[in-house]
Amino acid sequence: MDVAKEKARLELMVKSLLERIETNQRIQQHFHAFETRLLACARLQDLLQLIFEDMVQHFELADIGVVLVDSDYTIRDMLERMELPDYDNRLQLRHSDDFALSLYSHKPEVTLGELDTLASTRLFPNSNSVSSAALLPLLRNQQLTGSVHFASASKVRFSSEKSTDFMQHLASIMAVCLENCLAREHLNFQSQMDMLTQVRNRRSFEEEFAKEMERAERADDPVSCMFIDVDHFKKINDQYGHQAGDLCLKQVASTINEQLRKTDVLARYGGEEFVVLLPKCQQDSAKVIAERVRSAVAHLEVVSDAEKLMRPTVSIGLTTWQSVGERSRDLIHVGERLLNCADEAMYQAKKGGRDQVVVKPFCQVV
Ligand SMILES: Nc1nc2c(ncn2[C@@H]2O[C@H](COP(=O)(O)OP(=O)(O)OP(=O)(O)O)[C@@H](O)[C@H]2O)c(=O)[nH]1
Repeated sequence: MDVAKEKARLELMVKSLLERIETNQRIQQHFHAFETRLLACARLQDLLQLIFEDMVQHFELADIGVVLVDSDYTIRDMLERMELPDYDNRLQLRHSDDFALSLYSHKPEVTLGELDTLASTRLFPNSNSVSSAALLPLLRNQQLTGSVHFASASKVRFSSEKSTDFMQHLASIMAVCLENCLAREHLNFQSQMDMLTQVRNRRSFEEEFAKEMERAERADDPVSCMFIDVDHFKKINDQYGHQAGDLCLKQVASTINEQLRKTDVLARYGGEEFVVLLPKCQQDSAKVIAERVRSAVAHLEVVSDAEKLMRPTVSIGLTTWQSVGERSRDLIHVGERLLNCADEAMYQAKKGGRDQVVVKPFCQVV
């Protein structure tokens, strides 16, 4: 045996192995750096921004796409409520996991390869230069919860013979991060809602109210406020039972909601009392809306489980506050007065015979 030749061959082999180890270490550090950033995200909006904006740069991608399975539409409702951007349709929600499953022919595991035009337009509707892609399944407890897609303009970047270990790890981190952020956001959402009527609860209203008053004062915008109380609700309970009363409250709440804009804030303020905040709404327009709400409820027919017909009506008090350019020294007091004036107007509507709207001018002093 030629010892010198064998030594040279072995040295070459060791050198090549060391180079591979170094390359793998660099790739691992690159993935690890991004995974640390993903794990640090506590809010859904931060996580999505990181995925759709920073990830493309970090991994030098041509595009990125995310499909999430949203069987009960909770993600859709949450994104709508949070008014998050649609990231140019790069985030797709699917009612079932059929679409995500169809991407993985055998079992859901990282898949690399060239993309035909059809698949490319389905996965990356905004990019026309995708040559290869990596499909990363998002799995929790063996269940497919979504799929992440990396696009490259290069044919060889995601060629099928390449190793997928790092991507597999990244996919599992992304699945956990998305699940955590969605669960946290959902919990936060639930804590702001009234369980029976599925409109905001009083605590959440008060937070929104304080924010809106500050915003309106800065912008010199008007704010209108309605107090809405269901008439003779005790009678409804007494006559048809508490469960029928609950059903009535639910339907009154959703009827009120249907008459409002997305930016209006509706909350259940107490038992059978609701409050609505109408930002940037002058008194004249607010009066039209209040009358529309009153009329919609008056036309409502609620049928109880025992097939009894209930026809609820509401009394509405309305007040509008207009900031007059100077900054108020006590915005909390102004807010309290706005609510009190609307409440007083609502009591006048009760006294006046119910099923009516009463408008009361805003007065700062009691
Ligand atoms: N079913 C049901 N009833 C509720 C709920 N919260 C409060 N109530 C009832 O709402 C009724 C409110 O009655 P009152 O405050 O006397 O007012 P009202 O009968 O609506 O009469 P007016 O407001 O004067 O028109 C009470 O009987 C409460 O028990 C609820 O969540 N579900």
